[in-house]
Amino acid sequence: MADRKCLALIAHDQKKDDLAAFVKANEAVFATCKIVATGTTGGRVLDVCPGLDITRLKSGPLGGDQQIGALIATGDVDCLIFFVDPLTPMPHDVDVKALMRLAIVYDIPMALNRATAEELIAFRRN
Ligand SMILES: O=C(CO)COP(=O)(O)O
Repeated sequence: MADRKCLALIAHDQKKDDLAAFVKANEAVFATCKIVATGTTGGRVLDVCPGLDITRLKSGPLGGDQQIGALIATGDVDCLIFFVDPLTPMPHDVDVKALMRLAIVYDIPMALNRATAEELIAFRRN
């Protein structure tokens, strides 16, 4: 994945509407990027922004978080936006934790809620 920035988008189920609305509101910024997303999240974002360049990976509980972690490790993801649901237990919590750990290890920007994502996007818009 060459020159355009590659963003990874993920949202837990209770946050998917919020992420889709956030991407829609900032569609012009996202249109300048390549995007990878976990399966269901990517589908939901494409429903509202069908023109975006989104590669959908596996669903999170089936390995999608790990796929994005691997892309971070190979230097192919520049930024992670992950709308996390802190109130619901997840069967794949270890995968989520491993993904966040790799984002820290490789020191890429990581927004885990909308407020931080707004700041990241504002930075890219300017
Ligand atoms: O579970 C997820 C992240 O941990 C998200 O996966 P989906 O986008 O496939 O729902």
